[in-house]
Amino acid sequence: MKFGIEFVPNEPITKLSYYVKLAEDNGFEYCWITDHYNNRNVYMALTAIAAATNKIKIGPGVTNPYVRSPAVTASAMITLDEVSTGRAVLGIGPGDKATFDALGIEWTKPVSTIKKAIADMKALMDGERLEEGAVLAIKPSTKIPIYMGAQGPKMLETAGMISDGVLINASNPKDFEAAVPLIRKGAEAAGRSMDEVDVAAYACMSVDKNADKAKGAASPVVAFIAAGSPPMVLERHGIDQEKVATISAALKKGDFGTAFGTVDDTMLEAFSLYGTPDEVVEKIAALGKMGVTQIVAGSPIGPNKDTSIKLIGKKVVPA
Ligand SMILES: C[C@H](OP(=O)(O)OC[C@@H](O)[C@@H](O)[C@@H](O)Cn1c2nc(=O)[nH]c(=O)c-2cc2ccc(O)cc21)C(=O)N[C@@H](CCC(=O)N[C@@H](CCC(=O)O)C(=O)O)C(=O)O
Repeated sequence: MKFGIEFVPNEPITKLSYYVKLAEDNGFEYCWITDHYNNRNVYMALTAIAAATNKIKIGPGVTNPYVRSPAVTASAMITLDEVSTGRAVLGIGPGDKATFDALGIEWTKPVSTIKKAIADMKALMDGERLEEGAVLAIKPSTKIPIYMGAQGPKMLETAGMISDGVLINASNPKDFEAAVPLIRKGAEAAGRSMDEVDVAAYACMSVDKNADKAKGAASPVVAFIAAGSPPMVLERHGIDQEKVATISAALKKGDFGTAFGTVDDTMLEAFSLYGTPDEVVEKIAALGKMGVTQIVAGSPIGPNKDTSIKLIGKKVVPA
């Protein structure tokens, strides 16, 4: 099992670089930086992180083909490959409607758009010229792996067909029971084997020696995940939809006490990997049985990031 870690660039980049270096020193192999227009710029964050580290693979987790053209993303990735001496990895997904509405960007045909974007980036990084005329003056030192952020069935199948890995926002074996066959279907349709696709559980993780403290830190993130999950996912996990409606309403009003207080154990099991190191090791083993090959420790990581990164490095990664 590979281990990655996710950071949202909503803290000073110096702090982010410190955390990524700490993760590198504790055995994490991948660092994924989220890409939302309202946070710090993902590529500037990654450049600083490249300077602060020397082994961990780094990249956007995930960007999208709407806010930057594939040629601009390819150029940024080749530059990241150079400044990180060959450690760049690309995570790209369809983005979300709310973001594009706020930016006044038309969000059309996400599956076709992602397919074309990835094909164009592969061609550009191979030094080819696109139909539209775009061609790059630079090339990467190595083949840059392209992962897709995906949840929906068509997106998962597409990821199986064309990507080196899939970053799935999920923490529970039931989600992978549904997702892995779709990825496999896409891989087989493209004449590929599943071994060529790194299946990553991009999970809300919260690890602490004290299980209750780990649970307390996970609840706020789980509240947002529950509120944003489609009914099909809530049913899959047997989650009380009345409670989710209460959470959504409370979040809208900014009543975080009610929202976080309404999160129950079913939601926590469904949408997070939380608990003591031993408990989390068991949950990761269950994900491995479902075909997961990378665990990405996503927010909050634990009640105290420093302590939890070290604890995961000592007790979870080597297990
Ligand atoms: C578009 C959407 O795909 P999805 O995979 O479910 O999208 C949900 C998320 O993956 C997507 O919003 C990501 O960008 C969210 N996301 C992030 N989004 C961000 O903006 N920033 C991030 O940093 C970020 C990180 C991230 C990490 C992991 C992860 O899994 C997702 C992440 C969907 O609805 N897909 C459906 C429908 C597809 C569809 O729209 N089909 C159309 C058109 C078909 C065509 O395009 O040809 C149709 O049927 O008409 C499906 O896959 O079946």
